[in-house]
Order: sequence, then structure tokens, then C-alpha cells
Amino acid sequence: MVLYGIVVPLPKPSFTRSEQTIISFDPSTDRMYDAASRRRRGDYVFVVNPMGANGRTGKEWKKLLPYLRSRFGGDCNICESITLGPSHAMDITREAIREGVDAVIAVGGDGTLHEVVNGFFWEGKPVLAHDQGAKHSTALGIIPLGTGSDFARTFCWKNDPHEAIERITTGLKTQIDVGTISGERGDLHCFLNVADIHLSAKAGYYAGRYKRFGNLCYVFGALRAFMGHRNQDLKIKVDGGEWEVYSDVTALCIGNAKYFGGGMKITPTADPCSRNLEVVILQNFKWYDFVLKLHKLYRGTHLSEENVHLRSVHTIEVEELVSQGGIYVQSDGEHLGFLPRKFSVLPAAIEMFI
Ligand SMILES: Nc1ncnc2c1ncn2[C@@H]1O[C@H](COP(=O)(O)OP(=O)(O)OP(=O)(O)O)[C@@H](O)[C@H]1O
Repeated sequence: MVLYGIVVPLPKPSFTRSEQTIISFDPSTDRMYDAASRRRRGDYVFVVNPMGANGRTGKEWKKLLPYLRSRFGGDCNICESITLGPSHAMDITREAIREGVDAVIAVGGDGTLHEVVNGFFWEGKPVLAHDQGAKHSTALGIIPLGTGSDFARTFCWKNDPHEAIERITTGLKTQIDVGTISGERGDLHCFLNVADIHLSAKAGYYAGRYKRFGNLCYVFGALRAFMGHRNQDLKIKVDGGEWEVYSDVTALCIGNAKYFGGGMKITPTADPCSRNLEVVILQNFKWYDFVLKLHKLYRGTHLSEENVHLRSVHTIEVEELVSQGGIYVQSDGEHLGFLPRKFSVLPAAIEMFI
């Protein structure tokens, strides 16, 4: 965790196991036994960001926990892990997977989900259980309780924790893709939802400062980002092909899923189970285009506009045509620095409760 340039180490994650041990009677031995030791119960770790949605996540979670315990009954061990600050969810997840838990469930918004997903990987490779290796896989679960909760929208999931718990107890899972972003130093970062470049990324950067205003933060962020904004010439390389130039780019968005910015359907053709990424490039948008076409961006009907381009890719490299620096990059609403960057898809990388 970095606070004003000072690195503050977070404590090693530990799981508060709210275990409900079932004691049964075994007539063959005339003795009592712990039913869990006969029928292995799953270990589910709930990673809760108490500060999500301006503290609403923490409050909702407290109310939810008794329901969760009763709903799961004796089927699994519920481990509650409350994050202490930014990046902590990532450490908790890594540690939990190494310990061989069956599921890690992100409780919060897209930022928390983003950290949990990054915890599934270490230096670009999946984190494995210490004693079982690749034989064991940990599933990802989501209880969307954030401000935007944009990833959940692709699956038409509401910010309804009871509905989310039903999904997890039902236990239906699917393999989903994960996007990766490599920086200049070769470090790899994962995203689950949408990574984006330039105006939208700058708007997201500022929106993060106005989260106290709820969903209005995206409006304030966009207004602030427009100040001093200029469309830029970018070059892209798709799937290792030739460099192509796109002039006057307003925003370039790389979708593993469909929504960002609190409900804008920016990459409407994206599907986390498609094994590719959908790239939408907005060219030469002026401020009034956003006023006139905003409804199209929210509905996902903007692809028919002549200055909007769609590409399906496995990898895409993006650079400035003339390097000046300062072109914002974000993924899943988290600021990630500036161009150049390379984006790739990791197909079927995580098993997720649906
Ligand atoms: N204990 C904590 N105190 C302060 N910040 C935290 C804490 N735990 C996590 N965070 C940070 O809070 C950020 C935002 O959390 P989260 O995404 O859950 O909610 P949100 O921003 O309201 O929702 P959304 O991202 O869907 O709009 C995360 O990026 C995370 O780094």
C-alpha cells in the first residue's frame, strides 16, 4: 500500500473462519464425529471492502452475514476477510488461493473485484494452491455492492446481495477470460471489465476523487477531464500485425465486458466468455458530440456512428504517434499510468459463479 509516497506494509492476510461445525453421532463406533471431516466442506473466503460505495458495502455486509450463514448452512466454511486499504484484497486473495480455498468472493465494487482478480495471478501466471498445484482451482464469486458495479451489468446482475448469494449457493460456474496489460517495465496487470485510454481514462481518474457524490462522480469526472482535453493521433498494432494510425482519437476502449463509467455500454459486443477483446475507438469527438450522442453510448448503439470503430482482438498495442506522454490509461476504473501499453486476452482464465 502506498500513501503519499510512503510504503506502508499491510499485515499478512488472515481469515476469520466463522465455521459452523456439525457434530454427528456415528452408531458404528458409538462415538460423536465432526461431520465436516467425513464430507469435505468448501472453504469460501469473502473479501469485503468496508469502504466500498462510500461505506455502504461495510454496512450492508454486517446485515448480510447472518443471512449468508443461514443460507450456506453446513455446506461450507465461511471466512470473512475485511480489507484494510487499497491492494489488500489482492494479498488476501493470493494467500487464500495458496491455502487451497474453494472460492474467493469479492464483496464491493469494481475496484475490489479488480484487486481480487489480480490476486488470482502472480507475475502473469495463475496462483496455485501450495499442496495441490494445478489439480485444484479456486472459483471467483461476486457480491456487487459498489458505486458503479459495472462488471455485474454485463450479466444483468443488480446490486442485490441476496440475488448474488443465490448464485453462489446454486454453484453454477463458467470459465471467463481475463484481460492483461503490460507496461514498459514488462510488469503485468489484469482486468476483468474494460481497459481504456485517453479522455475516458482521464475522466475515470477524476471520478475516483468524487466518489463521495455516488454515481454523479462520473459526471463530475467527465467535466473535469474535458478541461484542456485534445484528441490525439495514436498508432495501434492488432494481433502482432502492422502498425495502423488512428488520427484524433478521443478514447480507445478495450472491453472484456460491456459497461464502464457507471452504466455506459461502451463495448456492447464484448463477452467475457468470447476468448477475445472488443476494441471501440472514438475518433474526433467534440464536447457537443457527447451531449448529442450520450444516450447512444449508454444504450450501446454508438457503433453505427461513422467516427466509431470496432475491432475484435487477441492482443493490441497502443502508442502515441508522436510521443508526448500524459495519455491516461485505466482498467476497471483504476488509474494505471500512461501510454504505451500492450493489452492481451487470457482465455478461460478463471472459473466464476454465474
Ligand atoms: N479499507 C479500505 N479503506 C479505504 N479504501 C479501501 C479499503 N479497502 C479497499 N479500498 C479501496 O477502495 C476502492 C474502491 O472500492 P470499490 O470498488 O469496492 O467501491 P466503489 O469505488 O464504490 O465501486 P465501483 O468501483 O463499482 O464504482 C478500491 O479500489 C480499493 O483499493
